[in-house]
Amino acid sequence: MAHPSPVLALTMGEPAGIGPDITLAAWLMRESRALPPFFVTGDAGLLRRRAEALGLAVPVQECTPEDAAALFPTALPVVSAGPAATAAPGQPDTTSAPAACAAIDSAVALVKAGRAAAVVTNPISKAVLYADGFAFPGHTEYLAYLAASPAPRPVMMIWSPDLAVVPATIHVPLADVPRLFTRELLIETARITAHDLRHRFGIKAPRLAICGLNPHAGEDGTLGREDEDVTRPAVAALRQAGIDARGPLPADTLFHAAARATYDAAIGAYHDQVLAPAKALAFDRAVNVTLGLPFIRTSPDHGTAFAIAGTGRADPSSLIEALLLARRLSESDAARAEG
Ligand SMILES: NC(=O)C1=CN([C@@H]2O[C@H](COP(=O)(O)OP(=O)(O)OC[C@H]3O[C@@H](n4cnc5c(N)ncnc54)[C@H](O)[C@@H]3O)[C@@H](O)[C@H]2O)C=CC1
Ligand SMILES: NCC(=O)COP(=O)(O)O
Repeated sequence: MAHPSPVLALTMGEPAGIGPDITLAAWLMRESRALPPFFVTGDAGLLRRRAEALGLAVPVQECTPEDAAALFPTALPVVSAGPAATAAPGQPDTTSAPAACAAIDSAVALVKAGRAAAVVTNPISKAVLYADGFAFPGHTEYLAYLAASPAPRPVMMIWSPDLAVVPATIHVPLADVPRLFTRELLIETARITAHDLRHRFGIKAPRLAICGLNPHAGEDGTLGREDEDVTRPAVAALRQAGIDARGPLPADTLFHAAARATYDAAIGAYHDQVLAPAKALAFDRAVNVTLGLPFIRTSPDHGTAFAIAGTGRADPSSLIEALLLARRLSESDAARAEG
């Protein structure tokens, strides 16, 4: 990969959602929050219409990635990603799917080419994309597909200074979790998490807390066998490999302040087991980071919030944290690459 540019590539996201609103709001806070320069991949027309609807004085200007950093202080730079996005705020429309996908494709291609430092994604509507035949559960899996062939295993982490959590299974039906929750999956997820916490987040010896799948971590196998047959041997293998992992730990008592102080990331069996506490604690500050990719990807922790799109009520805080974290992690990658 060429030496990366310091500018971040921010995808437009779902056109009918709050992505455009929070992007405009974040740009307006670029000085007060000392934001790194970023450009949007997508449709400049969508951002101009949303700025007008919201009464925001944001000049939106199309440019090349190379011109974006110089433009950023005076205008919101947009690198056109092809298809126009016509959906109105709060009214999702499956015709938006190609534009939303093109924005992701473009951001990834530019980062892989060294023309942007990291990918930051605005929320997409999974339903809109699925209706158009999108074959991936979400960004996390799609980004892994775009990253390399064969695709690396992507790991979802929701990170805030208060709590970092990782679901081992991600976007799967709850009924499938016991079948998909295997030793191999847990070990690989934990290895990738430990690796990225060490190398990207600068934590020398990451401490991982591994949740049990069952209530009370299975109560010695009497409340479900998975924690004896999957979690416990996976933790033993991780410890053998020199990773500071503990578990299976009961998930219900793992998220109070004293427990949180004992680990750097909690790995859970499934999405809601660990994302619910993370969002309860820090909905406006948490950032979704994809680990295991050859490039940095961050995102706000929330979704499209259709009900408030175009109303001016969308809070840009999580996007701002995603932009700040993308800069921090990409600087750490760049420093490591320079040796
Ligand atoms: N990274 C991504 O692309 C993500 C996409 N989604 C997608 O978003 C869609 C909607 O998902 P929901 O479960 O309804 O979650 P959501 O996060 O969009 O909304 C949940 C609640 O939080 C509020 N909210 C969300 N973000 C906010 C903000 N920045 N400021 C103020 N209030 C905010 C909403 O108004 C709603 O009351 C789904 O299609 C889902 O798949 C959800 C999470 C992440
Ligand atoms: N709940 C988090 C989420 O759905 C984010 O998914 P992704 O689109 O970032 O893979």
